[in-house]
Amino acid sequence: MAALSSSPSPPPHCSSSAYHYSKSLSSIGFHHHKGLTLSSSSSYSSIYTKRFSLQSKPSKYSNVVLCMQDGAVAAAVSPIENETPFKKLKDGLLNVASPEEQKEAADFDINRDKSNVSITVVGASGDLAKKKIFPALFALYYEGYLPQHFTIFGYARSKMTDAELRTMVSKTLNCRIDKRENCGEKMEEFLKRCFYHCGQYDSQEHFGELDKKLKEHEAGRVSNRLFYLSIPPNIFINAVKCASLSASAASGWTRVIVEKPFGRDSESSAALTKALKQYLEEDQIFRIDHYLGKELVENLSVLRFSNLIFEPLWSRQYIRNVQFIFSEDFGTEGRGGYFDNYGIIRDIMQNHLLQILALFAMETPVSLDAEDIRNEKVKVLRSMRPLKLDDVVTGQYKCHTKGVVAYPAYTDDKTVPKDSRTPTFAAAALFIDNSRWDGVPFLMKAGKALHNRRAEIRVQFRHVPGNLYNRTFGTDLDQATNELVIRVQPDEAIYLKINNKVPGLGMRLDRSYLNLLYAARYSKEIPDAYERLLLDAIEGERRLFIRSDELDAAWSLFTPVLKEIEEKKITPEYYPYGSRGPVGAHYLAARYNVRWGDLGLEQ
Ligand SMILES: NC(=O)C1=CN([C@@H]2O[C@H](COP(=O)(O)OP(=O)(O)OC[C@H]3O[C@@H](n4cnc5c(N)ncnc54)[C@H](OP(=O)(O)O)[C@@H]3O)[C@@H](O)[C@H]2O)C=CC1
Ligand SMILES: O=C1O[C@H](COP(=O)(O)O)[C@@H](O)[C@H](O)[C@H]1O
Repeated sequence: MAALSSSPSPPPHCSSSAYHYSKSLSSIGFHHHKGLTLSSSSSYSSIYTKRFSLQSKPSKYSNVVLCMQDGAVAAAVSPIENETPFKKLKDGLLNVASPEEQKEAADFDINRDKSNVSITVVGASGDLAKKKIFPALFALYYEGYLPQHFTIFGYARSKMTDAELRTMVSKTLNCRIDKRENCGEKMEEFLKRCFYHCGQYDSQEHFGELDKKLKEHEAGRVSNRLFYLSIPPNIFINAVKCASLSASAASGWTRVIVEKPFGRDSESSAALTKALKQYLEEDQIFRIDHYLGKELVENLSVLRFSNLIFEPLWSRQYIRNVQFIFSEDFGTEGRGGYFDNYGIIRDIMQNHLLQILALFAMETPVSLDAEDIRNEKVKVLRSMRPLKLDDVVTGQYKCHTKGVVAYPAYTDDKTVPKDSRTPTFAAAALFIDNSRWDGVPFLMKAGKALHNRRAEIRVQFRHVPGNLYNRTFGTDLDQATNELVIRVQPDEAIYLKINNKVPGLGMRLDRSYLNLLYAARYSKEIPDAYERLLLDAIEGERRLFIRSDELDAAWSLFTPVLKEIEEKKITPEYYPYGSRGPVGAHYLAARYNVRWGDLGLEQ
């Protein structure tokens, strides 16, 4: 019996395609599975991986591998260590797949060589495409996650040849520090699969030309098409119209990833959804919020629902407040034109921070299925009180000189009006009116041009009632409560502040950290959020994308206060570039008896 592993050459029982898949599976811990052995006498034509597929089975089996033999499923295994979801099938092999899943896997096996995925990056000449989308696609290719037949097209108005697109893309590619093997070769192979088509976003004719080119590459195979709208929002609808009418897949699926912002308020968001739905079904629309693809945000549910010690504490009974903090140590540099129309509340709070809050506060979903998770998130959002103006503080950065360096004010940006009141900083206190969270302040703080770059969740626990050690804490009991910190970036970490006795003969208490620092615990580099989300969109996994009712609920919370801020022309509090932001944020927190957790000097 030979164990399926990530050994350097294909094990005898695997065809090269099977090996290709098993190799990529090693990255999710598959090779650690002690229970899996495949008979060396069997030959497996392919290995089919489906994430979160076995809904009829215990939902913990998040990754399932179906080993195909002679067009039928020969084995199904979960890569979760120490779990054995196998049933005996034949050849000493084990199986848990339902008949439908076996059929799906068999179809997959039959169609593997007959289908093609074409990914069109609309707005390929832009900042996001260069910075994130092409590098993420390359990383997926490098790791073996893209299907055998795939083509990438850049689409934009800028005049470019295929060679010029490749040169542009090549400048942005890099291999992970731990994966430098054959990097140059892989880049070459990847770039050969990248092409460019120059066209207008509102021209059906130009999208029709793209369609012809895509068909040539698809070469008669089933065509699945993914369009990534990496363009300013005012041209989303035209681009969707033209792509859907002139370049939809003839035989396979067509999906569209839509970048934020999804509107400016409830009305414009509803209008955008309505317009998109003229051309697409809801299940073709993938509204991306890249914070949902971040490793520590993904881990939030794992932390809550797979550790007995957290979930019982996850309520108003033990939690005093929760803080969601986003800060960047640079301004809107280069994006002032976009930003001025939106501001920090729309740019960060209404989407990234609110999405994290919903995952943090939701009830246990029925399963890990996308709809079950999104149902729970919507319930939380709908239980929240619309934000009041009194519970919001806004700020805008002003110029600041530090030594010989002069940092600009927000309004120094040429694309920003000199009298702009757009907030580049905001702090807010939100409340969830349900039985779990009644009365617990959920504080948000987001800002640009602050003293550091950081995104984190801070959970401050209540005091220990009748604490025996009151006197040995010193004077500041506030500082002595437990705090759980989930640092989303940079230096991903989860740490818990606890009280500890200082070693020695006396009795003195001290704050210490139980610290899970990812870089120390895991040698693998963490994938970029866009990699996870692009892969999910290709696989049709919707869990990390925003459903239209979630979006409506999110806008309902923020729209009234955004309107009031604009109508009343509220002047933001000015803060120096590189500072900790306006002091108003502290007054707001103090009103709810909260102290921001990111004030102290800690790791
Ligand atoms: N950049 C970022 O970090 C992030 C961006 N986003 C969102 O992603 C999308 C793309 O962002 P980004 O790449 O920064 O955008 P860009 O401003 O770089 O625009 C992308 C491309 O769209 C075309 N374009 C720009 N302005 C117009 C216009 N007025 N009319 C028609 N075409 C235009 C240009 O291509 P050409 O002229 O060649 O046609 C440009 O290269 C946006 O929706 C943005 O909000 C979301 C999160 C982060
Ligand atoms: O969506 C956005 O996110 C970025 C921050 O993303 P990160 O992954 O680098 O943390 C932010 O700079 C931008 O303003 C906003 O539109």
